[in-house]
Amino acid sequence: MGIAQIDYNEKEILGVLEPFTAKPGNFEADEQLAAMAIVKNKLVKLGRSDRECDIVLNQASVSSVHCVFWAIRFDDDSVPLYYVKDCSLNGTQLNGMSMKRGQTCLLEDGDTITVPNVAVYRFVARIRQTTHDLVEQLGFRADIENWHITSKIVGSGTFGHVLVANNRNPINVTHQSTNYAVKVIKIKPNRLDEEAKILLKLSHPNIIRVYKTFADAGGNLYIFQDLITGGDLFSYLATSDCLSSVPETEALLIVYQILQALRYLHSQGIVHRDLKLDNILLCTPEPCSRIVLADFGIAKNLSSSRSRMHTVVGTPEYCAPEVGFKADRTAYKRFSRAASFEQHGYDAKCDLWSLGVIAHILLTGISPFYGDGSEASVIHNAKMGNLNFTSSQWSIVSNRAKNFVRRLLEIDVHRRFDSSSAFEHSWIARHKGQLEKIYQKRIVQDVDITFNVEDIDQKRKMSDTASICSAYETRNKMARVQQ
Ligand SMILES: Nc1ncnc2c1ncn2[C@@H]1O[C@H](COP(=O)(O)OP(=O)(O)OP(=O)(O)O)[C@@H](O)[C@H]1O
Repeated sequence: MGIAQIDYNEKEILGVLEPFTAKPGNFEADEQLAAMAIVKNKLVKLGRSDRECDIVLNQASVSSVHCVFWAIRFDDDSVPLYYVKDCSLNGTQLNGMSMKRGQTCLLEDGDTITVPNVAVYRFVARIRQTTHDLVEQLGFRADIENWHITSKIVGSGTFGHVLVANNRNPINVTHQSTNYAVKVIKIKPNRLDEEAKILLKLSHPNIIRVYKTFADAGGNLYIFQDLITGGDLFSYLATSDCLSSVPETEALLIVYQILQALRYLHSQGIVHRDLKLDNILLCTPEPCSRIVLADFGIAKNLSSSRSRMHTVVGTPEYCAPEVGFKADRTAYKRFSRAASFEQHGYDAKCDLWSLGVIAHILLTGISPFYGDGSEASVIHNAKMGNLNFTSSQWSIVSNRAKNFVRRLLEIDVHRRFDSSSAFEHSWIARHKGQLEKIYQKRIVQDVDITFNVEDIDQKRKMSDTASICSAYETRNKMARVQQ
């Protein structure tokens, strides 16, 4: 059977959809139709519309876009995660079981996807998981109450691994069950984990939703959360050797959602402090997707402490100058609380600077203070605050967007927008009506479709905060590194 998208290099193909013919009680490969390749960063759409779809099924019961497929690969060494999302009126089945309308499910090698009474496809994974006892190798527990942790890695960071998890108590047994993610980190030696505590009290469409936390005796903290299926913004923008920009309207909708999350967070007294492309997740890798802030590993709850922060944390490329990163690491090591010597600490506006860096990248593909790429030059350039809007990438960007970026990347903290006043800038304010409409229709509804709110509240109530305390007593001495 041939593959329709012959212009793909074989190495780029991560998975294949093979057409099958339904025979009574069986399926048979359909030699008449070509198979369809799934490659990184590209949706494969199946449906009736020949304008929009890669696989066209011209029958009345098929929706214009009926279902979509994609693969997310965290990095070149990792095994991709494959997904199918139902977008239809009449339903899609995965292995004979109906998907909920709008639901996204993980695909496994050999799964069948059925458009009832019309067509059957079989999914073949080109890169497969070889280690099945990864959870054991990492020293994690595979089962925690109703939760089961799989060996599928979603992503990894400095502090831990994120794996796919399942909940064995699906409320609705007639439909495909939902997949979750679990982030496993080592607990800090001298206090309860801030990330878990902060996340458990938050509830917002643009902030990662946590259901349960659990700490084992070995000092592992498990944070069970939604699996966000579209990958992170870094992977979304990454081409082979650089980052690409997105159209201004798409950038506006992403920035608008991040601002919604920041306004909520700051109103709760919480500062993220590590806003960057890698920590912004997409529900689907396409324009207008709901985006979700993740990784609250160095977030700070100001309501439980003083209103200013002094610890130098974050990622230099996205970090506001007042946070106090030192270009000279030796000097920084000797005066690790440099910010408090140099200035008077910093506040929630550090998140707005990071948003400025993100907006700059979204609009141009360029990181504003990157310089020669060394940490020293990034820190130096940010402290100078020199912005260059003359490069060719800016030529197609509106003056309003440029001015918005300038007002976020403002060295003088008093003049920099906060998370409420940024909404009043004309780049956002003049599209307020449309943005709000799209936000309600696509973003807020997406949360309602994907999750059963009562189910969520139930699980949150059961969250095992007590277990965090017990593990705190028995913790080992592995510290989470703070800059
Ligand atoms: N809930 C989730 N759903 C899908 N992907 C996720 C989820 N949480 C994290 N990821 C992926 O895993 C990666 C690492 O997760 P995370 O940033 O939380 O770990 P970390 O150890 O705190 O990372 P860092 O080194 O950036 O501090 C993210 O960049 C993202 O791609």
